[in-house]
Amino acid sequence: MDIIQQLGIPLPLAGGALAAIIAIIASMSLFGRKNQFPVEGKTILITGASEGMGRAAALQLSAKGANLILVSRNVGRLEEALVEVRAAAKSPSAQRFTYISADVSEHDYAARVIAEALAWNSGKAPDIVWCIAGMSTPMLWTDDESMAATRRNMDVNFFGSAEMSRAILREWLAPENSTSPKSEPKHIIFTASVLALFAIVGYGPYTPTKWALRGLADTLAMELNLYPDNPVKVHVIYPATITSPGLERENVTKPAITLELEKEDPPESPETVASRAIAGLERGEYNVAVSFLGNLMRCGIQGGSPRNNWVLDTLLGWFVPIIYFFVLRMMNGSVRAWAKVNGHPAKAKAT
Ligand SMILES: NC(=O)C1=CN([C@@H]2O[C@H](COP(=O)(O)OP(=O)(O)OC[C@H]3O[C@@H](n4cnc5c(N)ncnc54)[C@H](OP(=O)(O)O)[C@@H]3O)[C@@H](O)[C@H]2O)C=CC1
Ligand SMILES: CCCCCCCCCCCCCCCC(=O)[C@@H](N)CO
Repeated sequence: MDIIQQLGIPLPLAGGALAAIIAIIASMSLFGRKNQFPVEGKTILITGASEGMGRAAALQLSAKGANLILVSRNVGRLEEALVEVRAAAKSPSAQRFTYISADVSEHDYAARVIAEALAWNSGKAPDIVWCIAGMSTPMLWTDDESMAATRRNMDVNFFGSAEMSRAILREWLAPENSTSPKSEPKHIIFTASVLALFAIVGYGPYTPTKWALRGLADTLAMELNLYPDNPVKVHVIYPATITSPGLERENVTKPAITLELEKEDPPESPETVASRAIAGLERGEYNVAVSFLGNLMRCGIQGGSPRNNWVLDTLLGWFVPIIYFFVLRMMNGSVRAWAKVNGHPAKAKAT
């Protein structure tokens, strides 16, 4: 205690950090028992499967024995991904792979994709659907392009996943597809971002699209209780910065101050993010964070979301506000300091 005080670390912060570390270590071992996300022999449809995190997830699920349906727009890239996914297969003779080209921002695209998936799979629906397709065009909210960018981000990130979840749930939840409460659940997985847990300057067109996904997922998590004979589990993944082709694209429009604040959180490879996401799904988590900071952010904003672990999430959730006292002072301080050095953003941009 004395040492901590001598170092000048506030006592609640030290206590919070300690509790956080214990909670995360404990949650790793507590949930490590039964695989809640078995994929061998299952058919998984992934949107955004040709690049970045989606491609990495497809490769890893292929190595675990899943059949895969890859969805994105560019056929050339889909074909390349399909070759890699096939090469990664656990049992090449038993597993089946295909792709469907679709633009997830198009109205009603998902009904067509699910119909094609069923036709390929002898009338059987995919067992797991993972919506990963997404985009981001960060910029300041008063920039000329920001409203058009917001609509585009909403169409791809929110409606792209919303339409897919609705199309597959209409299939899974149909009365003729009832099984029994004890049968293995289907899984619908959304991909948000840590920005849906903690928003920062410069992501106005993007962050709301990921918060919207979280709102939809929480709604569905409760609504699915209406169908005990059609068990389906909902999950949301919250990656932080991923070193993907998408990151290179978004950095073209990213404000300098946004880049600066993001440095607080180290980038991860698509492979790391995919494997941590899959590990979280295997532990049976609802909100899946893929880093230590992500887990703190997750516990800091639980609201009415289903809990991964009531005790640990609650304990951790009590300490995060104390951490935010310091983090928010630091972050807002950095933004004000940037304004002081660079002047009005419009003028800073012109020079
Ligand atoms: N990169 C990051 O730092 C972070 C990303 N995320 C989220 O994680 C997910 C994966 O990101 P990341 O690995 O960077 O992805 P990439 O941007 O690298 O790849 C995106 C994938 O989605 C496909 N896609 C994009 N737009 C559409 C569309 N309109 N219709 C169909 N498919 C589309 C792309 O293929 P094609 O172009 O051929 O259609 C590609 O396969 C996204 O939802 C993203 O928002 C979350 C946190 C951080
Ligand atoms: C208790 C919690 C402490 C919080 C510390 C905050 C550190 C700042 C993290 C900002 C990370 C932003 C990642 C953006 C990822 C993304 O979604 C985009 N790249 C996609 O466009």
